[in-house]
Amino acid sequence: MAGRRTLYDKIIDRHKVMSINHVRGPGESLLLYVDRTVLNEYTSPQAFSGLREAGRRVWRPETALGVIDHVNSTAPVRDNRSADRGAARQMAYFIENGREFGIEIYDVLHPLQGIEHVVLPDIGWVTPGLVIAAGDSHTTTYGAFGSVGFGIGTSDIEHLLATQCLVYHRLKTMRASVDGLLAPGVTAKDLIMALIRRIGASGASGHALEFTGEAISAMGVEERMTICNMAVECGARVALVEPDAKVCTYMAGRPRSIAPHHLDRAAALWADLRSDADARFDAEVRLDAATVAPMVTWGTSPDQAATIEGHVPDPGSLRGAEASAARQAIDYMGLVPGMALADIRIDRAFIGSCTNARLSDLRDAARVLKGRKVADGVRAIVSPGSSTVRREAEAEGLDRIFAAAGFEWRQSGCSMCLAMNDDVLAPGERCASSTNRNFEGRQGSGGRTHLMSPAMVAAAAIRGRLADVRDFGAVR
Ligand SMILES: CC(C)[C@H](C(=O)O)[C@@H](O)C(=O)O
Ligand code: SF4
Repeated sequence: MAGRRTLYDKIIDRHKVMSINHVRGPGESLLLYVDRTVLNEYTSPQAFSGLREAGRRVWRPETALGVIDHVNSTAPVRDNRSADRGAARQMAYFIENGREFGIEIYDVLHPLQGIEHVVLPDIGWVTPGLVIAAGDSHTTTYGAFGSVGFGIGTSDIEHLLATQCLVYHRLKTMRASVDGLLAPGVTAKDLIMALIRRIGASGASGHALEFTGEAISAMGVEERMTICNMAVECGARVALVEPDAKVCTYMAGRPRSIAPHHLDRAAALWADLRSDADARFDAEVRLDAATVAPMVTWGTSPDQAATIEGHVPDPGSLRGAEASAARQAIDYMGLVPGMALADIRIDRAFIGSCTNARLSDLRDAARVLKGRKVADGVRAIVSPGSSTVRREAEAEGLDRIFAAAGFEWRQSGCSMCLAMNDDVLAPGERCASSTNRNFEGRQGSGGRTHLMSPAMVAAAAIRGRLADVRDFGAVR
């Protein structure tokens, strides 16, 4: 196998303690060593209860980090106690568990708090070639650094904390090759949305999905994070991009990053972190970046999407399961078959989430908003992905641009990405959203979500309906 391995297989091989079923390749069960564990207040409580009941301790507490993100309020003034009672209990239990088991927890008052997948790169704790597991599906984000990240369930979290290892099933591999470059006004979000539409919401199920090609190499690390983050929405369990010099530059100088005097040795270890030229993937897909246009979803699954120049489909022109899914989605979304997407009026605009709330995302949106105003009747909020991002954005005046345009500048957390805190849509409200999931009720019971890039959310907020950011003359 040497000389023909994919990046995914190389990282798994480096972390394999032993084979369990002695099969080679996909289908192999193995004991996997995990370098880092990320915990949140929502999916970790039972894991800690289990450890406590069994009288076990955490094997290497310094390799785990806990971050409060899902249930906390993002109200502009931070207060641990202001959340509703259930949320306050979850947060308090999490902090108590961290104290008892020796794991550092970033609570809402911590200066580095934020959405876990924004925080880890912020603090420089993600380096190439790692295996990172967390109780959250969007752990794939770390693929942007050439690390294998994946989500695990609560009982696996318990096992992992106690042993530092997991029973793991090797995935099949898939490669998405993106030729050429994205056009101005078209972002990484549009690219991943176009891929999801093309291969479907389960198109990469059971696969580790590696992104490669000119468009990916040309991207910054934050754009690659957007792509790897949202790869989950086409079923990928792991996403990867080969690490390059941009990754090293991105990590440099961050609080938990590798010390400068160790970087040379580390870089030597990373030199082999690429798929071999003759590596075989179980599946391949090719995309031409130049043909991608700004995307929006019209339905209740991330693959029910079209370019902004498009229309809500007519289910009559579709077949079988696709037709009935479209009919149901159009009904829930309160749309009319055949209507232009640019005619869809919105009530709310949301910029946030681990997909699109990093500094570069806020800059993209601010470029569109500068000197403009949110349309009458639209309530717009922005929740920076972390407190670090929030401070950095404030240092360059982005908060003032958002506020002058009429956006509420909030604190960080998962916020309106999912309805687990006080940022929710009212029934029937329609939202232009920079998030990653548009399932029924995702942003609040009866709420209607249209996914798009942060710049497209800004454009929609100004227009009061879905809009093409390229008409705003402020695109990169
Ligand atoms: C709450 C958590 C389990 C969930 C996930 O795993 O992704 C959430 O973060 C989401 O985005 O739906
Ligand atoms: S921001 Fe959204 S997608 Fe990301 S972890 Fe939070 S709820 Fe999940």
